[in-house]
Amino acid sequence: MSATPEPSPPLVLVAAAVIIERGRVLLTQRKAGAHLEGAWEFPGGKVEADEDPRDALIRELREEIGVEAQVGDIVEVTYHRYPKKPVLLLFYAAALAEGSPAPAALDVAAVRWAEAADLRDELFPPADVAVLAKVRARLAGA
Ligand SMILES: Nc1nc2c([nH]c(=O)n2[C@@H]2O[C@H](COP(=O)(O)OP(=O)(O)OP(=O)(O)O)[C@@H](O)[C@H]2O)c(=O)[nH]1
Repeated sequence: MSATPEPSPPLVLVAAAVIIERGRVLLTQRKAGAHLEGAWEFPGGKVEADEDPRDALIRELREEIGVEAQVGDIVEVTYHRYPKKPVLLLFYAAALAEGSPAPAALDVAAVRWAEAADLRDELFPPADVAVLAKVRARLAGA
């Protein structure tokens, strides 16, 4: 009897923000128990079905760190195959809106403003290598 092949897991669409202020970039840390727990990453999350990725990002930033944000242009698009799921990551430049509350760790382990020297690839998910190079360049030019 021939084995039925495992169905491939569906592609997960993720929107994440590159928020730079005064030469530093905003990072969040993944919670214990989550995929890639403890990794630092760019704040954001999964785009729901029928959701505009920019709206998803605004929603995730509210839910995770309590900020109001304006979402701008794409910085990087990355396809990555994690062992259990393929992801398509849309990294957008974003800014905190005037009057936005300061970032707070509402639904993440921690939140911080980081300098270029803090952006070591090994602290981030493997899918973030390309965007990290672009963010370092932006911080160097900031
Ligand atoms: N927000 C964000 N997610 C990233 C980055 N890099 C990266 O590989 N991811 C991956 O994109 C997915 C984001 O989805 P999420 O944070 O909503 O998902 P999760 O897997 O913790 O959620 P789940 O527990 O609901 O399945 C995760 O698999 C995460 O590892 C990044 O820089 N920012």
